[in-house]
Amino acid sequence: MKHLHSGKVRDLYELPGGELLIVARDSISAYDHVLDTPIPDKGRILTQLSLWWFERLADVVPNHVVSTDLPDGSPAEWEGRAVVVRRLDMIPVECVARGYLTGGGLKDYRKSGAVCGIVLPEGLEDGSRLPEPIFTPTTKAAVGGHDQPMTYQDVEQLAGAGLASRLRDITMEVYRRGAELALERGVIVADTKIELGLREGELVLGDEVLTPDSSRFWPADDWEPGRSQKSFDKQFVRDWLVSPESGWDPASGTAPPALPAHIVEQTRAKYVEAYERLTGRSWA
Ligand SMILES: N#Cc1c(N)ncnc1-c1cnn(Cc2cccc(F)c2)c1
Repeated sequence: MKHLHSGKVRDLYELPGGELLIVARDSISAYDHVLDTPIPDKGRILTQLSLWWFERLADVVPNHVVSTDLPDGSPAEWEGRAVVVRRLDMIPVECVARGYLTGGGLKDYRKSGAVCGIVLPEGLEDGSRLPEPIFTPTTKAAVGGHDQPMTYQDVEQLAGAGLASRLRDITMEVYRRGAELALERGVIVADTKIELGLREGELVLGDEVLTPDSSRFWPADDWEPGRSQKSFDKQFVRDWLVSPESGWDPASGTAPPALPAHIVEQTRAKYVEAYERLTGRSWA
């Protein structure tokens, strides 16, 4: 099969029949670096979690999944972390919904009191829950660049008013359903990013959905506005990388060091925990 694109933690291939194959790697990224040390089973766990969400959201929006059968000629190690998907005409908008304020949205809010043109109440802090979730689309940055915020009017100009409205409605409903279910199971979904494409004039959910890579997952029992929240899955890695033990400085611009085995194991366990809590299924 033909290799089309490599993302930070996933690769995209073209199959002979014209469909695409998304392969999730066991890579993890932190501080804008893809780490050298893989987290065993991360690719499989996040692929299976995304498939579970695609099924649960099928009444909201159709999805691009065709099959999880490995195409002939695929490496056996791809089993469970490769998905055959329909080729869509992807809409060049990162469709983001935020229920909590942090990251780039917080930065924009502190500068202008608004995010993507949406004025927010005063007094919000890092991690504040928003009065209502908001649609905060961004452009798809080029490799190594950062996504730029878009106003809703920008989306209308790019996709037309009708499509823009559908993009927003679908994004907000996917977020609402995901955040509600996750919170019942002790996980805050602070924000999530989905990608939508067109197939025969119909909007179809692409990419991955409601995984810790496409969304910010926070442990609900640790939530405290006014400071940066702990990441459900990446906190052990983040803390170790800035600890004296690692000897690394994020500001140095150098590549981070390899992770010690105990950090890898604790991080793998968090992915298993996220899968089991959300789906109610045992990972074993
Ligand atoms: N999903 C999907 C998809 C589709 N169903 N049809 C056409 N294009 C795409 C598509 C193009 N880029 N990406 C991002 C991406 C995802 C996964 C791995 C990567 F390397 C890069 C998605």
